Amino acid sequence: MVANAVLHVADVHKNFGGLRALSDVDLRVDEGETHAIIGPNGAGKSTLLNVCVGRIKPDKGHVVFDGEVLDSHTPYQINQLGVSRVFQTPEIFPDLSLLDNVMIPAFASRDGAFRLRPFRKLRLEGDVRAEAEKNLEDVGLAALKDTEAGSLSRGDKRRLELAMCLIQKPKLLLLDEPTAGMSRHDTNRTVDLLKTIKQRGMTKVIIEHDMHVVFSLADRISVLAQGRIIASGKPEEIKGNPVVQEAYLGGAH
Ligand SMILES: Nc1ncnc2c1ncn2[C@@H]1O[C@H](COP(=O)(O)OP(=O)(O)OP(=O)(O)O)[C@@H](O)[C@H]1O
Repeated sequence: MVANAVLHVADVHKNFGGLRALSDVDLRVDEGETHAIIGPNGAGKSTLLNVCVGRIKPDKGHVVFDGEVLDSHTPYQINQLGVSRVFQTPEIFPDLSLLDNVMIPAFASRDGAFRLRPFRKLRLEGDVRAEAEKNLEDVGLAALKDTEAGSLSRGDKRRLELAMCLIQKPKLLLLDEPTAGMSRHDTNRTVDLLKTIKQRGMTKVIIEHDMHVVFSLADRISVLAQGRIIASGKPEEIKGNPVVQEAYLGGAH
């Protein structure tokens, strides 16, 4: 393992029945890096993120986070180690306000688990509330803090989920298509926000179909096709790689 790799996916294989979803996948993500995973539909990108957060256990290979092998860790334990994920379909509490949605993971990080009674007691604590408000402001949702989360647009739900991740101050943030369903205006705002997070030194892995987003944010890009990483490198190397153009862009660009 490379010394400064925050995340090392080491020779991971995953089959679903007869379907090979991941094969020989080896990926290193260095501290502070923004690493984009791109590839056609069904290439295995979400499966790879699910393996990283412990939702799917690989048939072979390992995931190493911050020097710790995650073979037997639960998703909750991996989250407690400092890995947060923004899902393709936002996982929020639809009946609660935006502010409560962001405060819950803050308490979970601080107290080790979410328990309703302490939450009620602690909700009056100004520090967590102020931090939650700051995080909502960062993602552009401060004006809606008392609104029920279920009533938000799809794009706003994704930004809310991002705030729920950021308040945990993760060492590694995994983003599964963070701008899907957003207008160009909201996409640009999210890109700006992710650039700010990058300046704070947070390590990120981002799955994204929008190449404008990928090339705006990524330090390195890995290309998945049919469960294999077919290329990995800096954005300018990936852009000009004929194998990538053939497999991913169908040779069209
Ligand atoms: N739980 C599962 N059971 C069976 N097959 C699955 C499962 N999850 C994913 N697959 C299959 O594994 C392959 C990889 O899927 P995955 O969702 O990881 O691809 P992806 O690159 O994220 O695609 P997309 O860009 O469309 O989201 C696909 O053929 C998919 O149908």
